[in-house]
Amino acid sequence: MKYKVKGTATIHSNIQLAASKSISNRALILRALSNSPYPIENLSDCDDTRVMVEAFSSHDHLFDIGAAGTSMRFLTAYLSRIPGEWIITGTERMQKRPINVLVEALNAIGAHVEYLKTKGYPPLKIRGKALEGGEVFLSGGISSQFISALLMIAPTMEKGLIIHLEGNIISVPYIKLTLKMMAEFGVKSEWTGNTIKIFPNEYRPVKYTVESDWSAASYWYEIAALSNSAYIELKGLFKDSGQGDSKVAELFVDLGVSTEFTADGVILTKTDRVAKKMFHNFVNEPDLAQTFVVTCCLMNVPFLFTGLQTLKIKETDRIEALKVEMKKLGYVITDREDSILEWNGETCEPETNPVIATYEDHRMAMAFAPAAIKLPHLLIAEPMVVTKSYPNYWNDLKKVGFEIEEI
Ligand SMILES: O=C(O)C1=C[C@@H](OP(=O)(O)O)[C@@H](O)[C@H](O)C1
Ligand SMILES: C=C(OP(=O)(O)O)C(=O)O
Repeated sequence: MKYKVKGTATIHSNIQLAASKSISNRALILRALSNSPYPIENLSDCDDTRVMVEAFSSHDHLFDIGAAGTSMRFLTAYLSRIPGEWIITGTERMQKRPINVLVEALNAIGAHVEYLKTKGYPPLKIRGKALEGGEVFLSGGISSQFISALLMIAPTMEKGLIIHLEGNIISVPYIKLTLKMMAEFGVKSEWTGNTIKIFPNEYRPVKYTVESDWSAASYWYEIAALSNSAYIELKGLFKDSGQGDSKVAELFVDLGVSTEFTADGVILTKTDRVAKKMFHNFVNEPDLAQTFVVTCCLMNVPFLFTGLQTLKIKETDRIEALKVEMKKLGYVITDREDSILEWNGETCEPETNPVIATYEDHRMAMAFAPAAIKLPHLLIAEPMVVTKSYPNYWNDLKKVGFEIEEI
């Protein structure tokens, strides 16, 4: 199935933005660990959170978490301390996303986690038992989700946990988000240099409301930037957000979008500021890369983006997917060192009727659809991939005046 997308260049609307899946999935783990009686307010209704909710309400011993990286990593750690035998699996792609760093760390502190198919990858068999904890060394350069997963269960361990992070640490704001939320559930931590210490402690049940999703907001910044005139109110975002992707507000200043914070969220308006070239290291905001690649090309702003080393192990190889799909629209972008994407303004003949492939990656669909503002129309293949993080995406686009036709 494909969607034919026609954009609109004048937008005046308000959107109740999707809830953050990163916060929702952390809140579900912390709610369980604190034996909280309170429901979580504004919990995301996306696939990645639904699989967590289903896992928590299931009496089964086998969990299929689909394509959800956070759910795979957080539940592996969570289940490793629940007595019983558990199997956790996911999509074919999930079975190609590495998990060895987390499994090795868990086994080093007393867990029993085994690979069922391929060493280093899901599916996993977990024999859960109380964990002793202590001290553990792990790479900080593959996925911060391994670190978040360990941190959340750390206070329940007999000795607590000292985590020594080795090498460069990627996606740091996500680790900080985890520590912030743990503190909100009553557990403090100490982070000095490359070492994070968590002492044995009990989580406190709290009433928790999930903030809207700043990564999802990025597609609205893109829409505002590509429009001729925009006034877009996004509800449920806070100025002092724990989400690293709130950086999007600052990054879009030079792409012609200004942000005003209100009591309810943010208001985006279109300005006429346009950078000559954009430079950014995305090591802290990997999920924003696709948004900026598409926006910059369509605005004719050359770019040099670094810090993209984790993009190859996300829902798809996003470096490859971006190069192939941007070429269909007539933009030649190049990559280097598995971590850099550059566009120096080089163009090629665009396809007459480009169909953007989405590679089971929600962000491919969401980052490319706004390009329809600048093109007569655009076809997006397998558009329902958006349900991974933002199920209402297409309805929200319709609300602001996009025409979406199923073909
Ligand atoms: O902890 C989280 O909620 C996330 C961490 C990031 O992953 P990595 O740490 O693997 O970069 C990010 O890409 C993902 O969408 C969500
Ligand atoms: C990388 C992502 O998700 P995850 O790793 O949680 O599957 C994402 O949402 O862009």
